[in-house]
Amino acid sequence: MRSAKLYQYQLPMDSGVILRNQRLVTREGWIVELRDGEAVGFGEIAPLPEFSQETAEQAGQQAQQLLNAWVSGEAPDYATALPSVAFGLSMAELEMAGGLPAEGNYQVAPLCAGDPDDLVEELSKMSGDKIAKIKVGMYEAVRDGMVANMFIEAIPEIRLRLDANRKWTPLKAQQFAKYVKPEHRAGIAFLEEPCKTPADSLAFAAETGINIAWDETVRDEGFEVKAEPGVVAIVIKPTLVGSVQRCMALVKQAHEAKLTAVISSSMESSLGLSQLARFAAWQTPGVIPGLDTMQLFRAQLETPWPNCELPVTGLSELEVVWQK
Ligand SMILES: O=C(O)CCC(=O)c1ccccc1C(=O)O
Ligand SMILES: [Mg+2]
Repeated sequence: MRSAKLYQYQLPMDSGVILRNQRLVTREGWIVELRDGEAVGFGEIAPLPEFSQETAEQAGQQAQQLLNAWVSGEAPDYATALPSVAFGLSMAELEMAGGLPAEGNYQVAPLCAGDPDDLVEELSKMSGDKIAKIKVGMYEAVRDGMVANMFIEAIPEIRLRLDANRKWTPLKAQQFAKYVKPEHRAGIAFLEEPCKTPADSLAFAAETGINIAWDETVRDEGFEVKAEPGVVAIVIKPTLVGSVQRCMALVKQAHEAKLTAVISSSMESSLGLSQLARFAAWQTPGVIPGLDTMQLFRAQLETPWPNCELPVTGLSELEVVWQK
């Protein structure tokens, strides 16, 4: 006997969260609950404004249609579903089937959006791999170059993940690279999407010897994982990519091409984020996922994130907007 519920959530965000062109005051989304006899699984459907093509409302509508079909025994077609819906529903199915291992990788690559000195201190206290993620491309490229240089000089064993989100022209990217001393360039694990086009980013990698990673490009029409000079990793944001099966196929293709696959957050609540930590531990063992986004919230949802002090809203406190 199958049954399903769809909950709606809204969680307050930290005041400073800016997504491209807008401030994100409240994170909105849906939680699906699937049941079959004793088995239960949850999944999060939360399109990210400015990143997802679909709105939360559209995703909620489609989720109801697919849940309706699921309850009557049909298998959802994830290839044609909206990415956020495909991800949430397939994750709930996977969890319900006992296919998502319990153990998660809750190590994070600390995200530096503010004062670099705070991050240097945090990293010096970190044990194991010292990986940090820095957003670049928001201020002067020269400043970004100096910040990267400063980190590598302060913490020689650091492996920096930089993310330019396609902000730079080839000239700006060159200005950045000029400030990172050649002997320090190996301290950059990768720089995500330096330039506006993949072709410019590939040229940048070839000219500077700085390794790059694809993030936005993974979601481009017709993208295929392949080994290319200077490309070392692909970043997979399941909420933007689609079903867990699609994400697993990308991970497999990345590994076959000798690329690192990094599971990363699209600002899911602590419920979805914890599932991503479990997914990452299982699919990308030994790779620190890009999940340092709990600090952007002011509340958690149902599943507490390790060492996070934020108040936890239970699922039972949410409105059930649909059930069958
Ligand atoms: O990937 C990470 O380490 C953290 C997540 C992150 O950076 C991100 C989160 C939501 C939307 C866009 C981005 C981004 O890659 O710029
Ligand atoms: Mg990115």
